[in-house]
Amino acid sequence: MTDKLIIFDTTLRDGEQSPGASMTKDEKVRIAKALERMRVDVIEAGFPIASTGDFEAVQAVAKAVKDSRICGLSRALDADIDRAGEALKLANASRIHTFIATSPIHMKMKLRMEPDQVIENAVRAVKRARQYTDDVEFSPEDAGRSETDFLCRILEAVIDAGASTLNIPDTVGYNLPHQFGSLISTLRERIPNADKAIFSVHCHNDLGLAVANSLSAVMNGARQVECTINGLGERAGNAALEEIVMAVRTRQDMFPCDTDIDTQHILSASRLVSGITGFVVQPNKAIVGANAFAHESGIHQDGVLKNRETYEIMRAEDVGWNTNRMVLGKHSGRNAFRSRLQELGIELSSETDLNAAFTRFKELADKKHEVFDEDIQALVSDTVATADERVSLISMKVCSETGETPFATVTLSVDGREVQTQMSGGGPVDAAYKAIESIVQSQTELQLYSVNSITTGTDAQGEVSVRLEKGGRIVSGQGADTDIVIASAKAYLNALNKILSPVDRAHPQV
Ligand SMILES: CC(=O)SCCNC(=O)CCNC(=O)[C@H](O)C(C)(C)COP(=O)(O)OP(=O)(O)OC[C@H]1O[C@@H](n2cnc3c(N)ncnc32)[C@H](O)[C@@H]1OP(=O)(O)O
Ligand SMILES: CC(C)C(=O)C(=O)O
Repeated sequence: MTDKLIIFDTTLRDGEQSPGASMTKDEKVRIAKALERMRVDVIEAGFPIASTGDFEAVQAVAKAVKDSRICGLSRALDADIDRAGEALKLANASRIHTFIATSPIHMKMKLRMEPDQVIENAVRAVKRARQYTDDVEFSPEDAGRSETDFLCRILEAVIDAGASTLNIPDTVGYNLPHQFGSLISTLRERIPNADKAIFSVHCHNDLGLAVANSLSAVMNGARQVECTINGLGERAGNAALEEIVMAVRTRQDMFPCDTDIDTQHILSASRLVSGITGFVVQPNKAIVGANAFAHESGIHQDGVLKNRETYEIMRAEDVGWNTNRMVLGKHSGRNAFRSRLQELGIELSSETDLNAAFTRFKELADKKHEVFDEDIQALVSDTVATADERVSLISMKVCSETGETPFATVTLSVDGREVQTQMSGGGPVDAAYKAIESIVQSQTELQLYSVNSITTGTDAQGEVSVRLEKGGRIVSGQGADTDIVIASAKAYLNALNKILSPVDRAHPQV
């Protein structure tokens, strides 16, 4: 039978200890409701003695949330415990979490207490907390740097005093996974009354090992993990809830337990916390980062199109994404490009057209970070339009300098013949148009010229539309490029090729 792994979220307490992440009472309630919706078992809502604001926030969360247990933190001091008990009065289910440091350096340098005094304070605190609730958690702070014999003594004593959860913190993120896992199994073996309590872990990420250490602890018998949304927390943060939950869920072959978390709410909770704290989620963050389910390279895209499991170990939909994402960029291949065209409802009549569009796509991708759907639509219409062209752009050099007249050097292919000329103009586009006209001599009139940015950012493609008139016949042309002058030349040539289409082919001016 699969054991239950309790998820204890401390975003509102340890997460809030991240410099710059403090939250208002209302914000805490919104996050707590999101955690409740996700079916988090225990929500540590704050440290009530810390301030009136924190006391009121714990009270408000206790009042608003009905399905998760609400917990308040306290030092091993009567005043802290009384304040926590008071703040939790309205909770449907409450827990008091009391702690005291047990590592030699913390006891001597910070608390200035003898080890026996620390045990005495811990026992007194647990007993006092039991006057408010049956559910008392005890943490030997800095357990990761504490002596195992001493941990066994204090933990045995607090179980006898009434603690039902023993939380083993790696407060400064010092442990390695095998070491932390073995600490948990040693404590479970050596503490005579260990079976009366649930072992929990609370790992910090100073060496980037918070999740690995927590999972190692779970493999060694821990049945509660303390974690935060997006891994928020003091210094480098805590173990990320989304990573713990999805690691255990995805690797059920390795874990004898699972959580009750409704994983489909993970992404929205992550976004809520990020929005409220202003802590942006890095794109390559596991599970909730923008790239967590995105594929850009052709070989991966080809594999995923054939079978998602080739490169995906989880389903994006299971953690709240709409779907996975194919990003078209310089590493993409033909298969992904063809599939995106199909999704966009674009049909190219031949493999030659597809290859031409793909070549243009690669050229564009070399200039842009990401090629958007609108970019593809523009470049495909360009490809289709240029399939039957007589005049095409080979190269163009434009010189535009303050105080100088701009000029353009344009090289065109005209019926397969290469022709080059240079002209000056009122601006770079005007110079380019004059150079093209001096080669083509179309004697058309430019009736309209307009520029649009197709996508966002300074590397966006610009789309240019022109309308030309000759002898009562009006044609339009479009061109797209990240360089607006080149887009203009393409649009002009696109319209000129229409003017030179069969109707006029008998009288080309070239
Ligand atoms: C590992 C963790 O994350 S623990 C949680 C950390 N979170 C916080 O500290 C946030 C909230 N904290 C606060 O608002 C304040 O620190 C308060 C209200 C708790 C205490 O404020 P102050 O009374 O001004 O004390 P201050 O913070 O300067 O020092 C902490 C005192 O608590 C003592 N202390 C620390 N931990 C404990 C403990 N678990 N049990 C008993 N005493 C403790 C320290 O030895 C020190 O005592 P001293 O003043 O006699 O030297
Ligand atoms: C209060 C304890 C659990 C803590 O936050 C820590 O040790 O990091």
